Amino acid sequence: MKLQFAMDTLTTDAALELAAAAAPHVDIIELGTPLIKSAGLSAITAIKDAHPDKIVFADLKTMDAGELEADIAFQAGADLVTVLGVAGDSTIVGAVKAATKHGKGIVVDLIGVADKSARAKEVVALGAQFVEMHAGLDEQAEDGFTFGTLLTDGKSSGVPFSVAGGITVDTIESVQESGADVAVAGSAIYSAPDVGAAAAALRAKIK
Ligand SMILES: O=C(CO)[C@H](O)[C@H](O)COP(=O)(O)O
Repeated sequence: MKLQFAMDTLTTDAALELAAAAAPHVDIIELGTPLIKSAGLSAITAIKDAHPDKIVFADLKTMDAGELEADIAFQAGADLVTVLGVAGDSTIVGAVKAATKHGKGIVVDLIGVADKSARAKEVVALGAQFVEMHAGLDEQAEDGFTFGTLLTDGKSSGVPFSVAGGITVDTIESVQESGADVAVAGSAIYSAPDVGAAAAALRAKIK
C-alpha cells in the first residue's frame, strides 16, 4: 500500500516546506484543493520540480470541463488529477482523454456519492486509474462520523481504491487490511509538531 500526503495548506512556500519534510516517507505528494485554489497551477510545477521522483497528485476535484481542467494540471506537472464521482460520465471521459494524451492518470474522488461501491465500478470502466473512498473535512467534523464504511465500500467495489478521511497512525493498519492501494493522510501529518516524524510513523505501520 502506498502512502499519500495531502497538503491542505495555502501557499507554495508552505507546501514546499511540508513536502521536503515528508517526502522521504511518502510515495505520493498531494496538492490539496485549497492550495491549488489559493496558489494556482504554478504550485504543482514547484512541487514536481522539487520532487521529480515522487507521484504528484493535483486534487482539482473537477466537476465540469474535465478535459480542459485535467489538461492544464498535467501540463503543470501533475501525475494524477482528481475528478468528482458526482460529475457526469462525459466529464470523467474528457479527463481520461487528457490523461491518456499525457501518459498520466485520473483518480475519481467519491466524496458525496451515496453508493460509492457502484459508482467506483462505473468510473473505472470509464478509464479512471483508481477511485478515492473519501469523507471530506466537513463530513469528518459531523457528529458520529466513522470512516469504517469507506473501507467496506472499497472492499466491495472490487476496483483499485484509496481511502481518505482523517486517517491516523491508529487507523492506517485497518486501511491496509481493507485492501486499499493507497492511504491518504493530511492533517495527521501537516498538523503534527514534527512533520517528518509523523510521516515516518505512518509509513512504519504499513507492512
Ligand atoms: O481532500 C481532502 C479534503 O477534501 C483532504 O486532503 C483529505 O481528506 C485528506 O486529509 P485528512 O487526512 O486531513 O482527511
